[in-house]
Amino acid sequence: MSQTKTILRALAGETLPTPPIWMMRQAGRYLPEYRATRAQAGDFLSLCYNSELAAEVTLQPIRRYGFDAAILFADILLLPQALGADLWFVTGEGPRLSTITTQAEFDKLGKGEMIHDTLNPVYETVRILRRELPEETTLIGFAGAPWTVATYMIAGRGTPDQGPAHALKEENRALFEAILERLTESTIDYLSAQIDAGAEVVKIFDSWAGSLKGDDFERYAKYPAKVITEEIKRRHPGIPVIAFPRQAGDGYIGFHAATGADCVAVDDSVTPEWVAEHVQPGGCVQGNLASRHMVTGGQELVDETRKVVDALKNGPHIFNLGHGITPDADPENVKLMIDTVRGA
Ligand SMILES: Cc1c2[nH]c(c1CCC(=O)O)Cc1[nH]c(c(CCC(=O)O)c1C)Cc1[nH]c(c(CCC(=O)O)c1C)Cc1[nH]c(c(C)c1CCC(=O)O)C2
Repeated sequence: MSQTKTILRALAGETLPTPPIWMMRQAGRYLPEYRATRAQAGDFLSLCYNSELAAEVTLQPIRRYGFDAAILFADILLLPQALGADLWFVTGEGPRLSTITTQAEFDKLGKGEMIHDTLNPVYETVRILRRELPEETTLIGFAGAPWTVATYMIAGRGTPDQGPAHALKEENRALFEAILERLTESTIDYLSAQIDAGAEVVKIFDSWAGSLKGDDFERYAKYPAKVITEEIKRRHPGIPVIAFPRQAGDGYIGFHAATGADCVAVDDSVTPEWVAEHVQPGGCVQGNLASRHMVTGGQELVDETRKVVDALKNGPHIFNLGHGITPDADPENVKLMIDTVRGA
């Protein structure tokens, strides 16, 4: 069946005259309506598990801007919570989790179908969104990649260099690999349930892929992405997968072919010209305007947006930022970026 939704067309390999556009963290604190709904929910996690309100914040940027895709509102750390880890968010600091650094702690984690007990409200959010989204808007589901989620589970929090996860990898490789395997299996089940509920595309966020070097990148970024992608496509033929091995640098080269991903999302530490030459020949690419332009705006935003569009116009491309939009962004700058991409 030929696709009419622009994102699905780009993911199928079509080069479009205007790239479809959405934005990482498009539902977020830079929007006053998001802050209001979050206050109504009480806190961030309550918002994630309140299907009606999570659907509402997912829809807010679609109403305001008419993005071509909506991304399910949830978080990559809901999965460790569903496996039995404690999770909470400290305002102004970020996530905290109970740590997994010993075999005994690992043995307490759950597996298999039990994750759905916790994650059912997320699937309900997806079902609401499929009813309420405009016909032309694609719904993207997501999960964290095993390595990135493991870095939080091992350290119990975000870390600048993923030091604790690297340390466990060196000190107890069997345990480290067991954590990644458990996450790989559960991620497949989690994404699969999102697709059953109505997600049309899934994205795997490997935000810390860039700290894996050499053989580690192959084994702990590329390989899990390949296992997840292959199994998702086996269970759900035709569902496109976007992989985001952030800050992979040269590791982006060949990532489509090595994993089977339909699209590789790239961050802004590589130039769009480099991406056009080295990554886009492998398939659709997504990215990669620096998010700081959503704060600074002006002519530089317009020029840099045009540069990204122009550099990637000869192949399949989904316009996005190189990473999530930040809370200090100006909503007017988002409008300016969209108008520039769409040539208004
Ligand atoms: C590493 C990571 C996390 N979460 C996520 C990642 C991978 C992508 C990336 O690198 O940005 C992914 C994520 N988190 C969120 C989404 C929703 C969809 C979207 O709009 O992109 C997605 C796809 C909502 C969120 N997740 C979070 C917020 C902010 C929470 C709030 O409203 O206070 C949102 C909108 C919180 C969160 N969640 C996480 C951290 C480190 C934080 C705190 C940092 C911060 O405060 O910005 C873990």
